[in-house]
Amino acid sequence: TVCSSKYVLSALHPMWQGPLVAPGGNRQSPIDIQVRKTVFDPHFKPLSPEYDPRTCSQVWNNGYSFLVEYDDTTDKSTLKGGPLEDTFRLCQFHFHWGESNAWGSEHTVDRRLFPAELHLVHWNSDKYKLFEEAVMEENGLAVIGVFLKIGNRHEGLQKLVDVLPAVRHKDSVVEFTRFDPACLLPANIDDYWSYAGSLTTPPLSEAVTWIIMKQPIEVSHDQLAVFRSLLFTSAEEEVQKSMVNNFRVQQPLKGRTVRSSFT
Ligand SMILES: NCCOCCOCCNC(=O)c1ccc(S(N)(=O)=O)cc1
Ligand SMILES: [Zn+2]
Repeated sequence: TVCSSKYVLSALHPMWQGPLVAPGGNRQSPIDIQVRKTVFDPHFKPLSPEYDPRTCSQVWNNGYSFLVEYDDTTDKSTLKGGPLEDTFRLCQFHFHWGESNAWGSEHTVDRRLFPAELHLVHWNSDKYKLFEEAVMEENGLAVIGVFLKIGNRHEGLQKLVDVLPAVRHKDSVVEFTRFDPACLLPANIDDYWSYAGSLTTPPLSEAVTWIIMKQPIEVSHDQLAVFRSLLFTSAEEEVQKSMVNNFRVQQPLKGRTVRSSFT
């Protein structure tokens, strides 16, 4: 069948189901950040992530990425400041990556692609009681995006890389504790871009204040190769599919302004 333009299935998304552009969506993610069109916002406060490594609980393969989950039943691991008015609670982080180092990130900077992108997902615990509630509201979520580039081995990431073989298949879980996600943030967290967007996987909820770090972190080629050893498929399925290219195609800006914390 001939797909209508709105629902063109990119070859890079064999696993993608559902619309690539949410019908009626005017604040979809990811986007290209055109630096010369960003607007400096002098009112941004310093970003203050305060993460307690003891809230780290497990790693699981959800068939799209691997998620490092945090206990979000209390305000022990939070994000405040920057563009945010409220306190946001960390619930999980995950990555998106390509089959080669030439692509993999969801956001781009002046069309520059990175081999991977980290997302630290938080929800507004001042206004809502549960993530599931917050995900339905336009001020419900805050996601920090950090680009990954190939370079030196990332010693903090290695602890996570070492357990990935235990979650090779979809729906596999492994206990994972005492991991401080702050070690995955770049040295400089004062320079970032922020815009109003959405989840980049279903339900594509337009609930996200995105905070994209200007400075990437470095990981080694071998560390990223372990990401690519994961599978989209569960242990029972006959045909195993490598978990690669788990990024969404970029979405129209629809008049949105991307603000910057720096000039
Ligand atoms: N499935 C219908 C009800 O959905 C309830 C909430 O959906 C939770 C599942 N999705 C997520 O939590 C979720 C979180 C972050 C991102 S991303 N890649 O935008 O950071 C994408 C998805
Ligand atoms: Zn993501």
